[in-house]
Amino acid sequence: MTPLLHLQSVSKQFRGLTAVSEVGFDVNAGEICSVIGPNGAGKTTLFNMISGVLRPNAGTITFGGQDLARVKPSRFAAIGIGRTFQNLALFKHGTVVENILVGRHVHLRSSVLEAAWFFGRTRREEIAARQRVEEIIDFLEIEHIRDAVVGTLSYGQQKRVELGRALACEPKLLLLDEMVSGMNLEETEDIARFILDIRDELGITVLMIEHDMRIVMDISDRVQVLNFGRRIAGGTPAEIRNDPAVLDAYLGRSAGQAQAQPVEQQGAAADA
Ligand SMILES: Nc1ncnc2c1ncn2[C@@H]1O[C@H](COP(=O)(O)OP(=O)(O)OP(=O)(O)O)[C@@H](O)[C@H]1O
Repeated sequence: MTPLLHLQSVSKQFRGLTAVSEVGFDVNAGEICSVIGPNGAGKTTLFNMISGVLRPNAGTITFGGQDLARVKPSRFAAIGIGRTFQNLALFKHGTVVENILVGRHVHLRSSVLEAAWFFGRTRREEIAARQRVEEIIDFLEIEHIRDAVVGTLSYGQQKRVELGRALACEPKLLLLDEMVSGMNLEETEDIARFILDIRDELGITVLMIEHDMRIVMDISDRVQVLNFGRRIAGGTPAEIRNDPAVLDAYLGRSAGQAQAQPVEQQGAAADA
C-alpha cells in the first residue's frame, strides 16, 4: 500500500543549525500518528515542511504519491493538507462561524466578476460553504457559541474553533500542533474523542505533535520520536513506551536507569 505521506531523509538547517536531520517515516491513510520529542527536537520544523511553510534543504516529502517540492505552498491546503498551529491563529474579532468559513476559501473557484455580482457559481459555493460550516459546528458540538466573538471564548473553545477551521478545508491529512497544551483533563479527553471521530467518521488521517503522553499513548496507532533533529525511534505506543533510546532522550540518563519510569509519566520531563 502506498503511504499517504512519505518522508525520506528530510533535513532542514537554519544558518548552520540543523533542526531536522535525515528524518524518514510513513503515515498510512486512516492512521493517527504522533510525533513526540523533547523541546527543540525539530517537531515544529518538520510540520512546517509537511505543510509548506518551509522547504526542506534535502530529502523528499510525498503526499499521495505527489512530490511536495513541486507543489506551491499556497496549494498545500487545496491538495488536502490541513493544519492547526501551536499558537492559536484565529481572527479574534470574528465570530466562530466567520473563522470556520475562512477555512473554506481553498474550495472557492468563482471568478472576480461572478463574486462581484454574487450569481451562479458564487451563490452555489457560498451556500455549500455555509452548509459545510454548519456540519462542522454540529460535529464539534459548538452550536451554542456559533455567533460568539472568538476573542471572548475560553482557550479550550478557541482550540476547538481552530480545529473546525482546519476541517473546513476538507483535508485528507490533518496536522495538529499541540492541540491539548494548556487544557484541563476534561478538555483533553474531549479533544481525544474528536480526533478519533475525525479519523473514524470523517476518514481523515491525523498526524499530531503532542507533549501530553496520555493522549499520545491512548489514541495513536504509531508514534515517531525525534531528538536533536533525528528520528530515534518509531513504532506502536507499546513499542515506544519501553524503547531505551526514547527513555534516554526524555530523561537524559542511561537507558538502564530510565527503564524504571514509563514514558507516560515523563510528560513533565518533556516540557521542562
Ligand atoms: N526559524 C528558525 N530560525 C532559526 N532556528 C530555528 C528556527 N526554527 C526553529 N529553529 C531551531 O530549530 C530547532 C528545532 O526547533 P523546533 O521548533 O522545530 O523544535 P520543537 O521540537 O518543535 O520544539 P518545541 O517542543 O519546543 O516546540 C531548535 O533549536 C530551534 O531553536
